[in-house]
Amino acid sequence: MHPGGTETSHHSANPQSTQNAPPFTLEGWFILHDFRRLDWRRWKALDPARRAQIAREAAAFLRHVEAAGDTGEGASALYRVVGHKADLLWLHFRPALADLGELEAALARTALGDYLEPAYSYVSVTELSFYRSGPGGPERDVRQEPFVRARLYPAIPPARHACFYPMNKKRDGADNWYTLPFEERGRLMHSHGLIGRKYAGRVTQIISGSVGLDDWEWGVTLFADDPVDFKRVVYEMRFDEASARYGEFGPFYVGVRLAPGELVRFLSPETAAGAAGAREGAQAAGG
Ligand code: VOV
Repeated sequence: MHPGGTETSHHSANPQSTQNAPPFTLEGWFILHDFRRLDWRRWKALDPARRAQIAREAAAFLRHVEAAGDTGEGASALYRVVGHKADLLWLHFRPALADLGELEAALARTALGDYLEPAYSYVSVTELSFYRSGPGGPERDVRQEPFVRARLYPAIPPARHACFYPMNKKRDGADNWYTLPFEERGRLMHSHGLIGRKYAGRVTQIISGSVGLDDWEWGVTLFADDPVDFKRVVYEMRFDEASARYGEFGPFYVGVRLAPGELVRFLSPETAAGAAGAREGAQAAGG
């Protein structure tokens, strides 16, 4: 539950009666995707005792930011990004934009912060759009309904993997989402939702709006235990008109959740030496 519902309620005007108008939307927590690269060379040059101390402090910082989930004042999680786009993704949901700026600075103030370079960031706000409710529909206190609260003030799913990408709806000649009649956009989003629902229980999505906040129009954050489910859902949606005709996509990031203890192991060069040693041993044993 989010106790401070009203003071952190953002919500848009409802010009739904005219044809080319945005849908009624509700907004909730602000989101920061904070991608960092670790300067491994400088990190490994540190004295091992100092490095271990910094790693422990970083794990305590992670525990501290994750605790927001216990008080209902947001949610945070850390992922190890696979591929060269970044090393770490710090994912934060908070009631105010300023809270996210503070978390960014708090990471910079940790000792680990001296070894983290910015790789990418994305600022957005959780968003729920209403294409199917008639005028006045959403004005009943829909914000209190559990499914709405779960979308606007989401917990971070415990899934092992996360996938993030920003996207736009196209404005290109005949393929212009923003000149489509309201009803047509509603029809397309309904079809989109039907595909998404097939992945219930396997893929959780958090859709956040970023028009006016960042370089793309939406952020898409997906959570799944099986990373192949990211490929399945995104691929299936590519054939659906809302994506096939109107979707434009930014870079994709995929990562594996890191609990505080796993962060300490990730930061330990001894872990890498141990893993390499074990592999060599296994190869030698297996011929
Ligand atoms: C994985 C499951 C899944 C499910 C169940 C789902 C359902 C729904 C519903 C019911 C609705 C409409 C109401 C709302 O909730 O806002 C949406 C809305 C939205 N979606 Fe979605 N989506 C999913 C998943 C899902 C994915 C994988 C993507 C990326 C598209 C792709 O091709 O890569 C996406 C995008 C969006 C966007 C950009 C919006 C906002 C569009 C707008 O114009 O407002 N979405 N979505």
